[in-house]
Amino acid sequence: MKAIQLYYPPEWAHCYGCGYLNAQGLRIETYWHPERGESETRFTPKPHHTAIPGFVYGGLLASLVDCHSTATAAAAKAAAEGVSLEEAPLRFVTASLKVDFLKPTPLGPELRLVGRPKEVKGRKVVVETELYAEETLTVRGEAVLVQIGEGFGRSEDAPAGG
Ligand SMILES: CCCCCCCC(=O)SCCNC(=O)CCNC(=O)[C@H](O)C(C)(C)COP(=O)(O)OP(=O)(O)OC[C@H]1O[C@@H](n2cnc3c(N)ncnc32)[C@H](O)[C@@H]1OP(=O)(O)O
Repeated sequence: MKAIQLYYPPEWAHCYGCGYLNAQGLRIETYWHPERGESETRFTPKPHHTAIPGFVYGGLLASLVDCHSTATAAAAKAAAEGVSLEEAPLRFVTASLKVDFLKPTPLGPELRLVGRPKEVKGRKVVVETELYAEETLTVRGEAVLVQIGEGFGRSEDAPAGG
């Protein structure tokens, strides 16, 4: 199975969280399971992702939820339209991100994120995500993702170098 992020065209593959062209990024890989209508990402934080000793920094967890959600949105939209990501490389950005830290997340075990599309409507997809450390649910997220098109962010009004 090919990760959703690997379908992104190169110009949309520099994201710190999920871009395969960002050598210093997290480069997460998300897989879509059509039979369950769910996505899954696995990631093992490194020792420098510490919040307080023994626990994962919340900003990293938010980043995982963020980029897991954009990929889930692409897969959910493709599924809703009956197209494959191969023929339609869809890309979403985050309009809104809410993260609830339910319990401290232990540093060490592999983390597992499970995403479920809650709404697919026009260019907008709403995704709910649960993050587990081993079998313990520690983080819950909800994101609103909006589909972008060619030339996103390239406007005469945009600040240079952004
Ligand atoms: C290039 C690849 C990068 C990949 C990065 C992956 C993850 C990221 O970190 S993204 C970076 C952070 N995000 C950004 O920088 C996005 C900045 N924001 C924008 O560019 C715009 O506000 C954008 C594109 C999200 C939405 O603008 P626009 O295209 O005008 O959408 P618009 O037509 O207003 O709204 C579309 C739908 O989304 C909804 N929506 C838009 N913003 C929000 C919001 N903040 N909260 C809730 N819903 C929203 C609208 O209500 C609308 O829904 P509906 O169709 O039901 O009425």
